[in-house]
Amino acid sequence: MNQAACALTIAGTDPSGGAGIQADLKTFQELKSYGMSVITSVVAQNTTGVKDIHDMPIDMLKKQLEAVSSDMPIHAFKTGMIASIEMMKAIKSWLPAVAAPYVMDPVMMAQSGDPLMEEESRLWLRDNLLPYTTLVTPNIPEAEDIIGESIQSIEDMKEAAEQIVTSFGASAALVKGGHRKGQAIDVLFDGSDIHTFSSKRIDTENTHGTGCTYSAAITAHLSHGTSLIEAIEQSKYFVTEAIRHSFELGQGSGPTNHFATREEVFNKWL
Ligand SMILES: Nc1ncnc2c1ncn2[C@@H]1O[C@H](COP(=O)(O)OP(=O)(O)O)[C@@H](O)[C@H]1O
Ligand SMILES: Cc1ncc(COP(=O)(O)OP(=O)(O)O)c(N)n1
Repeated sequence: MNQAACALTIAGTDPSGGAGIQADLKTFQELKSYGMSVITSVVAQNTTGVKDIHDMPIDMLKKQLEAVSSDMPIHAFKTGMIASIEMMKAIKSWLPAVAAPYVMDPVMMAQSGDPLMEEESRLWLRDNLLPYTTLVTPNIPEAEDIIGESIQSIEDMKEAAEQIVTSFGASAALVKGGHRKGQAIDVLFDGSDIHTFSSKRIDTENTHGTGCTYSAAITAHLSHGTSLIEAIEQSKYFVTEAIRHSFELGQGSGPTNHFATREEVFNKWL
């Protein structure tokens, strides 16, 4: 019997290895899920920013989706960068082929400020794909974009999470507080209750790929059958440790460091 927990990411690439598909697959591997990937866009980027974007032809996106779902078990999946409405439509038509938790990281721009999604696609994503999600994980600018209101306080984050569920149809919303000052506090509304997940802010510029890593970790935990709250709790720990052990690599904002987390765990075992 096949015992593997299988997780799929549908996202863009990062040749410098810190974000996108590359970060997702590393995270799946670390968290002992069998990782699979469908590429939406090939992105020429590194720690300093995005240089160019080449979108997959829609037919090729559809063929990748079909190739993976017609052959492989999918126990949880996530979407990251989806650049255009046409791509979103292809993913929406494919959704009935999978019965698994869906985590959406509604990636709009890279940390450098470079856009990763066409302006007009944002509303389409919100109105047409968001209602199918088990969990959506916006950072503060993304949550502001979804609800059309400014978010300043933790109270605002709670209201935003609630609104994303009640007005826009996500099953649960996790508003991430990485862009605020002070404690790194994330707020979840799971359809009934508000939960907060908090850690000390780590004083580093090396946070390239934190959102990708966090949503991939949640997806990996869900692929193992872990409950949503437990999956987020474990993933918050994972991403915090990955930021704590982040690399001084590249000339911009360095990437998170996944494998140090595992070494730390190994050291505890020895
Ligand atoms: N400097 C930091 N120290 C500790 N946690 C952080 C830091 N920056 C971001 N985080 C956490 O990393 C995760 C990703 O959040 P965020 O940076 O808001 O997302 P994104 O990468 O999508 O912009 C969240 O759990 C957030 O609280
Ligand atoms: C291909 C691709 N997808 C997503 C992102 C954004 O990733 P994120 O984890 O939010 O990290 P930063 O860009 O904020 O460093 C990306 N850069 N590329």
